[in-house]
Amino acid sequence: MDERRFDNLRFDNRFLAQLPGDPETGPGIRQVEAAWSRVQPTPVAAPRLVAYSREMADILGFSEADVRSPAFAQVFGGNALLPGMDPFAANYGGHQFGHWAGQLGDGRAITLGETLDAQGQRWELQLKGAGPTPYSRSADGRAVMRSSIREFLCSEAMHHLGVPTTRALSLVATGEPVVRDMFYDGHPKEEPGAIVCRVSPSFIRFGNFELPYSRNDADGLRKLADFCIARDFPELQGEGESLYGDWFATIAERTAVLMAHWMRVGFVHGVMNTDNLSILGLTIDYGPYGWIDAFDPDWTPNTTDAGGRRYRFGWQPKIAYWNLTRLAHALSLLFNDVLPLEEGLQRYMDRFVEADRDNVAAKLGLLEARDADVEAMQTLNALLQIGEVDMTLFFRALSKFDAQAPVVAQIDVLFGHAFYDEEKRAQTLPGFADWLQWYSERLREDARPAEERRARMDAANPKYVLRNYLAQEAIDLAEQGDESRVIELLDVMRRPYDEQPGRERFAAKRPEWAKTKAGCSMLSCSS
Ligand SMILES: Nc1ncnc2c1ncn2[C@@H]1O[C@H](COP(=O)(O)OP(=O)(O)OP(=O)(O)O)[C@@H](O)[C@H]1O
Ligand SMILES: [Mg+2]
Repeated sequence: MDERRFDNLRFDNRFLAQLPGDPETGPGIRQVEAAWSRVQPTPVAAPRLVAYSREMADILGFSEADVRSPAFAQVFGGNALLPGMDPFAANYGGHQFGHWAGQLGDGRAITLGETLDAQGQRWELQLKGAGPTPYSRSADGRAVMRSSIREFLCSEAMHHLGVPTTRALSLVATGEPVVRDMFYDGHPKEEPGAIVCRVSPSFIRFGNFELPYSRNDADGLRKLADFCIARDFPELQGEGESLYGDWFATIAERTAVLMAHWMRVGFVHGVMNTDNLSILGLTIDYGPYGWIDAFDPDWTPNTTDAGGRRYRFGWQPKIAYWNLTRLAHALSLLFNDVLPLEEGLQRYMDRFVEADRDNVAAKLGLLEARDADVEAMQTLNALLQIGEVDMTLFFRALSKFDAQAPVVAQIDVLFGHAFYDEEKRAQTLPGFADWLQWYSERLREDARPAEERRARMDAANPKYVLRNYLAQEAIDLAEQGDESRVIELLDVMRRPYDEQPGRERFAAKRPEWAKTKAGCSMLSCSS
């Protein structure tokens, strides 16, 4: 290791210091009656930095030279620790696909420590794929390059889209193979391994609270709740049930806002198990996620979920609500009267309706969304679905619609490129003409300057999203030894709402070849 000290990082490991830990250390698989277990990352053969987030490095105080030094790859590949780092895996449970799954825990995520940035903001640094922990069950604790590229890119892309998310500092190749049976069809093969360093103020999930509840451990639950409120929700004041009630309502509201963001940009998480919902309302666990190309509320990228499609695009808000009911059950141990929890659930619904209305106003460029506008949005969504229209292209083009000009002549010019199927285009043309007629009258009512409306819409309807096929192209190239596309895509996704001349190909609709290709239209959980 070179002489770099990285003394930009000051550690203050509160999760370890203030919550009960597992007396046993090391990676042996076990049931743990505590909030965390101390475990060291397993060293890898040849850690090498593939990509990093400039913004996240800046926040943490790393210079470009720091990041490019061999010492950085050693630390963020799991081969070396900095003074003050004290690695652990957190314990949590969860409901998976609607069923209680018992203890899960960080089976391949290892937190290195909590650090404070120059502004005093707390950041937990966590390696994903750093080797086995007591929670690895039958798996290896590792992650493959393809899934790590996806997690790294999408974390940062979401941040730049303004969607609450965990962040990614670095993507390190381990120089070691990982064996995966990508489609669980008896064809395991070796793939290159990688480690992402994720960064978040907190990695606490709904499932952290469900586990002590499932064990009827009111004391453990209370300790965790008090800790989480004090560390992660310092703005909340008060005490007892009223504080817990405010806290749950805040979690509910943040989750509602998150769902509205996902629906706005066309993001499908793919595995909304309660162990994958963040207590801070952040997007967490970029596994088999996907982006909507042709608008389809019934689409899910997750092949493991293909049967019931529980985690389909259009169901995300109601699944989040269901997950909140699980959290409410867990927290009920802290309440004599469940009324505050019911009120919290109601706050979810109210906040979602409000945020959804804001989406309608922003996406359509209206001064405010009235009931009739919300209905018109539903009509439009139905047309987009029947007509098989690209969601991102359509809404981006809509800001160029001229309310003063005849409607029909504009349809092909503005939206022709957004259709995937000629027959469906012809079939829905009259519907679109009617809808746009309504829209042009509605815009004239608002009498908002066209430029102002356009700016508002372009700030809500991204031009660049991390379409599934774009990420897959970057993965295919990286697997052939060319990692430059990962870095280029990261750069494109830094300014998703801006026109970026020369980069139009990254805003193009899904090509025909990607419709059925693995990684583009369907993702397995194998990662
Ligand atoms: N390769 C693996 N080795 C060990 N445990 C794993 C592995 N893959 C998943 N798990 C564990 O299985 C459970 C569910 O996995 P899931 O796919 O939700 O999470 P993940 O992608 O590993 O991580 P995270 O939620 O931390 O982003 C978690 O407890 C997770 O740690
Ligand atoms: Mg997970």
